[in-house]
Amino acid sequence: QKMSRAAERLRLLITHLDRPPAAIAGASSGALSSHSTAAPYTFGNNLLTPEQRLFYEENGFLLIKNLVSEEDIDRFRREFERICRQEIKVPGLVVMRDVAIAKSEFVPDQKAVSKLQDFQEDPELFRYCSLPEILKYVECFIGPNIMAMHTMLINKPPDAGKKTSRHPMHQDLHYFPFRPADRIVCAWTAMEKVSRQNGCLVVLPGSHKGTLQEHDYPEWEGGVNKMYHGVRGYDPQHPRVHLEMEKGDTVFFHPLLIHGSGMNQTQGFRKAISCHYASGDCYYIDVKGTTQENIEKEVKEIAARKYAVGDEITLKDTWAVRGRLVQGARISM
Ligand SMILES: CCCCCCCCCCCCCCCCC(=O)SCCNC(=O)CCNC(=O)[C@H](O)C(C)(C)COP(=O)(O)OP(=O)(O)OC[C@H]1O[C@@H](n2cnc3c(N)ncnc32)[C@H](O)[C@@H]1OP(=O)(O)O
Ligand SMILES: Nc1ncnc2c1ncn2[C@@H]1O[C@H](COP(=O)(O)OP(=O)(O)OP(=O)(O)O)[C@@H](O)[C@H]1O
Ligand SMILES: O=C(O)CCC(=O)C(=O)O
Ligand SMILES: [Fe+2]
Ligand SMILES: [Mg+2]
Repeated sequence: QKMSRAAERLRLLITHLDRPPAAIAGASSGALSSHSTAAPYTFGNNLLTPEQRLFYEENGFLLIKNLVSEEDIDRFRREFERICRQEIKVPGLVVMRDVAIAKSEFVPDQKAVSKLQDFQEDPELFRYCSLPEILKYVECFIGPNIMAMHTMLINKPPDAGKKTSRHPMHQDLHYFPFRPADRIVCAWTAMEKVSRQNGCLVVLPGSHKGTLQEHDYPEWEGGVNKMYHGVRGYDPQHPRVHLEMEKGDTVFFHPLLIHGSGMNQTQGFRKAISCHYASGDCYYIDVKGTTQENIEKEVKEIAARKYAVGDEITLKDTWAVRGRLVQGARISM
């Protein structure tokens, strides 16, 4: 087959990548082998330009401007508002309020929902996870078998004065008992303009090439939200990139990329919608004896309290029930 000009340029670009192939041992899919060893984080399927592909390989994220329509975002926002007004009840949905508000006696019933998690049973919000314009990019990172594993609508509140609206620097893989990491990607779409002022995402470019680090609660004076673990020994001097985005812009990022978000210094609630996707060919791991034991313990405690289930529930079970196939085949997830 004749190599296109773009492919030829990519071949030249990736000659400069010296990284060994990603650890994909144990994975069962033939799809995985279509990755080139020099570009282990992406698939060459002619959607990404060589520059975009190289950018993700080197930095662990890729920002696509204006990907989701205003109309869709306005629909997601209206559905979010219906949920806040408790007009509908969604099975499995976790509604989180900021710790500064949850623990306050003075603002008891404010509709300050800081995050919705697990909206897979809400057809309107879940539409986000099946949008063709999102999936075609997801496929470039994890291949054609696509599971939506984790869904969130983040409504970062105006900071109540204790800096609790911050999200500490972390790697999302800390929460996931499935592998390989390179077959997982997050899509995060700004539902309005996000800036440094209202607490945009902050990323450490290239950190996806490292390994999963130990996570713990950061020692923050004003308190920290439940399950907001941060990388232990985070170095605030490390070069960071602030991802300022417009409504509809979408960033795709690797689950080992170290990222967080700053505090919201405006009076508005900063909104974003996101989904973590994993390949249907991924497999579950037992996190016993790993750095992920601490998060497994917390998730089990919450599951026990919410659903009155016992210790026989594993971290794997809590994910297997949440995952939904959105494209291709569910092989081992
Ligand atoms: C099928 C089983 C599913 C099990 C679901 C478990 C959730 C799994 C989460 C997986 C996370 C994956 C994430 C990957 C990406 C990275 C991240 O997003 S990291 C951040 C993740 N954080 C969370 O997911 C937080 C999840 N939040 C919750 O589970 C709940 O909001 C809650 C904190 C457990 C509180 O819910 P609820 O029990 O309904 O609330 P209350 O009854 O009002 O309060 C009980 C108790 O908790 C205190 N509290 C409330 N909110 C917070 C908070 N934000 N931070 C700290 N503490 C909080 C509240 O004050 C009460 O305490 P008290 O001492 O008993 O008074
Ligand atoms: N000790 C820490 N451990 C882990 N993460 C931290 C720590 N301190 C700050 N962060 C994280 O770093 C990121 C940037 O936060 P921060 O609000 O300090 O700065 P900023 O908003 O980027 O910059 P500025 O406030 O100067 O505009 C956030 O994700 C924040 O949660
Ligand atoms: O602040 C945000 O919107 C992103 C938070 C985040 O990284 C996460 O929930 O995993
Ligand atoms: Fe995250
Ligand atoms: Mg800040």
